[in-house]
Amino acid sequence: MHYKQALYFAAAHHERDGESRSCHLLDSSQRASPQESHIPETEHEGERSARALPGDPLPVTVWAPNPARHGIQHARVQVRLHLQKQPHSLLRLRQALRRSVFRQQSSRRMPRSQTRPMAAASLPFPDLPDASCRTAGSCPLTLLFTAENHSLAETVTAGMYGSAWNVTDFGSDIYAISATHALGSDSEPGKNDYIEPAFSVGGPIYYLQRNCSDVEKSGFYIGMEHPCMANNHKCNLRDAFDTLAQNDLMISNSYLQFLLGPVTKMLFEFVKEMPKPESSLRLDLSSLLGALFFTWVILQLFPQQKLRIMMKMHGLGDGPYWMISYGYFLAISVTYMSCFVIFGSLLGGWIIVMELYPGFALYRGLYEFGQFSFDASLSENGGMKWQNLSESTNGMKEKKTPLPTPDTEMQVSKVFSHMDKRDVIQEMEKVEELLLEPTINHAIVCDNLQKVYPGRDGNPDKFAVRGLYLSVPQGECFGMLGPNGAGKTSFINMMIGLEKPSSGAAFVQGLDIRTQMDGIYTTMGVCPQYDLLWESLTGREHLLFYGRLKNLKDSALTQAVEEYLKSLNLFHGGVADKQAGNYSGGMKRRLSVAISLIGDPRVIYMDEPSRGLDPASRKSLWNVVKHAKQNRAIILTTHSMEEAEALCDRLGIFVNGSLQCVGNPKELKARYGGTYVFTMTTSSDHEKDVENMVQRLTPNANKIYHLSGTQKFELPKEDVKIGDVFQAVDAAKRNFTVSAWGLVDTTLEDVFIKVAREAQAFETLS
Ligand SMILES: Nc1ncnc2c1ncn2[C@@H]1O[C@H](COP(=O)(O)OP(=O)(O)OP(=O)(O)O)[C@@H](O)[C@H]1O
Repeated sequence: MHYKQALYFAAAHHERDGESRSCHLLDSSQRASPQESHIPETEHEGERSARALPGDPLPVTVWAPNPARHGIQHARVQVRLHLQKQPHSLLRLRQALRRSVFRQQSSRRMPRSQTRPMAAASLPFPDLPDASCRTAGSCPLTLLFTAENHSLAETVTAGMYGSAWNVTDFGSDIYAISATHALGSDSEPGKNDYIEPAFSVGGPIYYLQRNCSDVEKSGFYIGMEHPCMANNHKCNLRDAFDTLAQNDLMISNSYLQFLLGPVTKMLFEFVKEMPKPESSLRLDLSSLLGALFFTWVILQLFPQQKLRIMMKMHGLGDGPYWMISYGYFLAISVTYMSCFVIFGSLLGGWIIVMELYPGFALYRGLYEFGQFSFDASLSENGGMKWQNLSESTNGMKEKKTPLPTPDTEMQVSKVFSHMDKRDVIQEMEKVEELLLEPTINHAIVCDNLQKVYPGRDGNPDKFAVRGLYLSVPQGECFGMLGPNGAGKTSFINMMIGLEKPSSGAAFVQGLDIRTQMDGIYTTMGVCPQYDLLWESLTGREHLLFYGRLKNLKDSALTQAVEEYLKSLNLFHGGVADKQAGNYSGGMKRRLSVAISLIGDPRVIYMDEPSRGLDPASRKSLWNVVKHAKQNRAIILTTHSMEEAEALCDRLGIFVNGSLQCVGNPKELKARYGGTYVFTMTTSSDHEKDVENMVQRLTPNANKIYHLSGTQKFELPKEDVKIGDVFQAVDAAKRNFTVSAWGLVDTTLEDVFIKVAREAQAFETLS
């Protein structure tokens, strides 16, 4: 059943001879005629009866007293709702009735007499007073009710007011009850604060109407007479708004939506973009939670969109961003407002479906927020006030916990652990020198940079980056290696402005990342760990967009776009003009790399740029990076040792947030390798023979691997000569069958594993 047909449960409290009673209205479907209705003597009885209707298709039962029998002298209208089965209807109905009835009770919300109805040619009420009533303050009070069910209107009126009421049928649209016996104001000034009975012509009029469709069906009810009525029932939102503003009654939700729609949508998008908060400032207002809940759900369901930061990183200023965003969301807002009104008018119930759209749900939340304050205004407590915000009791504000600073003792122990790392200490000294005498040659200088994530759910704080000293000159590609969770991405995120450092500083081209990020963005290119692309834009459009942000124009722009499309294998076969949403993972990665390079940034960060690339694509990517690093500083993280060796001039191995070693790949291999790796595969019976052979070569050999006949040994370089190894293998071959053997110099991978293991072992011990 349509919710509007299920509608109203109204109780008119009335006072007679000092005795308080209730009268109720009964829906026509629940009673044969007004005369047969049960008339509960008390409000309590009425409610009980309403609950006692088993299987009631209408969740509401409405009773009406016979005013003749009950002799209503003084009444205050109160509306009660029992629409548990249809919460949405309930909301709308409550809204309608509250505005139409409750507000009439409040002296603050009483319509001023200048805005009450008076006789007009277009109005079908001959008993309305003329215009002079407005100055005399004697115009009747008017209430509008919305309903679609014709018979309901008749029942309500007949049941409540008996034959004393005239029901005027305005075609199929409006039902008007012209009152001689009516609830409402009398004409005496000063007595208008409460609704009182007026047994005279010119008393108030109650309408049951379903028109004013664009107002009503957009979900907003007007609680009193407004120009729709004087305009042959043809309403428009503008009129309604004017009336509302004039009557000082309420701020229309529609108004709010219209003005705030783009802002709330922007807010919504902004929240999506925000990194999850580290400190806990919580708003616990129940009504606001409704709105924020949806946002939270979205945050959980979808990965964080950091496109704004991405655009910022490529030079988009805040002003243009907000202007464009406002314009964009205004257009969206207007569109869906229109849909809301149109759909609402045509298919009332579809509004529930439309509320699945976040914007609507948000407005709904805002509406509830409004209701909260409205409820508060009806009760004695004044609702939430600004001064309550800082009170701890109301839960609006929780003490903002300062970001923990790293334990000093721990830092000291880390510093000591660095003492045996010559290269790391040298790097620290270089940074200190550079800070004393800054030079633009060094594009990146990190000074004791730290990142600490506060512990959650009882977990300790996470020290992702602990006191990093690093300097990267122009023209250098610095490779950041490290096991998973070492802190590489946290470091990059600080450098590109996604995260704030917990302490320490870093300078990019002399600009401080803590305060001058806007300046840094203009000279920076970023290939983030996860591709941040617009699914609906093509590769070419992405590059054109970011190229423009980097101030490339005309032929320089198209030339740069073509160049990067070609060099990253995104040009041929129409790939450049395919939407990025249809790209494979590798193509997206290549596009991200191209975006980071376009516009000639001086400093580039690449977080695992070759992740997911096939060997051929990786090779072409390497060529591009090699070419790009001239005159630029590049910081690159990778898990591929091959890539690190191919691209990086220097490498740093990062473990548990600390730099364990720095140097070029050869140096690192020489320093941390110092061994050959000898491998031999025989049958299992001869494993012992192989061991003995290796022992004869050097007693300092170290077995590092053993699996079904295959053994691997580290041989210190200073103990063995390569020729001796060959001779020993030849001798062994004469004694038993050797399936395979090999002697290799230490690889970068060996260095990496060794350094990481040692650092982790040290961490465990300390
Ligand atoms: N937002 C965060 N809140 C809390 N802890 C975090 C957060 N981001 C990262 N961490 C933690 O910080 C540590 C470093 O993470 P990070 O992502 O920087 O490592 P990584 O070296 O980039 O790892 P990978 O190679 O897997 O990408 C990890 O232990 C991680 O769990």
